Amino acid sequence: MSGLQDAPLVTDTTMETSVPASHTAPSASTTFHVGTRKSLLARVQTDEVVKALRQAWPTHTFEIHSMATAGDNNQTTALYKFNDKALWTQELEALLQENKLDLIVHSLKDMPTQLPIDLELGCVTKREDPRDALVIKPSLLGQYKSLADLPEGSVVGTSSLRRVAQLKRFHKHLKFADVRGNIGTRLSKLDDPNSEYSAIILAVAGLARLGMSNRITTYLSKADGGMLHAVGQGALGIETRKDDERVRNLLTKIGCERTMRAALAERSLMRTLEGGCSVPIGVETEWIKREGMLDAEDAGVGVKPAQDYHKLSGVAESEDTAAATSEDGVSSSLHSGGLTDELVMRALVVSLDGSEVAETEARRRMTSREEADEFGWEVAKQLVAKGAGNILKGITLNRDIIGKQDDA
Ligand SMILES: NCc1[nH]cc(CCC(=O)O)c1CC(=O)O
Repeated sequence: MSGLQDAPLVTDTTMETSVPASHTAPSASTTFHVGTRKSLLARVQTDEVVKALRQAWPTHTFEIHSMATAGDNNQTTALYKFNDKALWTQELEALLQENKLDLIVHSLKDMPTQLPIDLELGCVTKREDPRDALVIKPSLLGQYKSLADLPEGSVVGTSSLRRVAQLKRFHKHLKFADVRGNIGTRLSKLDDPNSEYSAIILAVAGLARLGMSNRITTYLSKADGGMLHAVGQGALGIETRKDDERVRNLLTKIGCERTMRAALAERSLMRTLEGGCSVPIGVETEWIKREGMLDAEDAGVGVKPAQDYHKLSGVAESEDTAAATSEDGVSSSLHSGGLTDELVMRALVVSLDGSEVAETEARRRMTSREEADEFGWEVAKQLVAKGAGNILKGITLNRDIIGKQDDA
């Protein structure tokens, strides 16, 4: 075991306490109570958000409260027995509803697409690289550098239906096995010379936030045989009470509107398709700027050839991300010309054996959050028109037999 989970957190002056039984109502003080899960990644993510909040609001106090959720406490129990993503969020949400917390920091990917009626996705910070990565066992690294390199029958660890289904399409020589636990646990299982795994798949964002990008052997993307990431992957979602104006105001200084709109579109796609069940949906969103198409909203953008599509923020930490969002990640506005930017979404639904796929690509000018929501719904309709409905029906019928769900 690497003991990663027990590693001391190097943070600033975070006050680490257990969740208090009661305290003064947040509306009467300048102390805000921030909730998080207890895993190392969750805490690192929360530190990132709280650091931004402290920078933006130096006179306020932010206290972090971490708790182990039902999901954390049941690492060994098969997930399908719960079959409910709310496992990682509902205890924290209860504290938010009781005013014991004022905001919760989540991996957006782990946030259910349907939230309790009195809560909302208050803000999304600037997205990390949303791709998945291949991590090869250290003892095999000298011989193999990619999935295609791995010999027939090699075992790849991932518990995600989305990942397995997509990888089966193009890598029929591989076997897939469950690997559970937090990122540190999964890596130590891979590294154990006696384990069956030749490689595991992890999200780039989690590894990056833990300072472990050096473990990445290759990045999996559309070019690597069609691997699309999970809805919300790489982004942090901040959950708040709908009626809490003070927190809404706080968050205006740390949110990223581009990430928010992309995330809303992705979540709307998933909400439309999943009907309460977790299914293998892969997605990729990208902001595209069509330069030279000047109109009233485009003031400030230089005239360039109309066919020159200019990537503003992409899958990878692309060339021009800095131009899309201010360096400090504090700006929540779309930059000049941003109002006419288009959001491109590629999405697919795959059958569990990788034999059937419905995929689509769509683009739309995105001038509001409502449009983002609508766009996700439209893309879902396109997928259904291409057969996603039948694939999903098959998966739902098989659910009890499959006995696992897409947790990533
Ligand atoms: N389901 C687990 C999970 N939830 C969030 C992340 C980190 C990546 C992210 O922030 O989207 C991970 C680990 C992984 O998928 O490798």
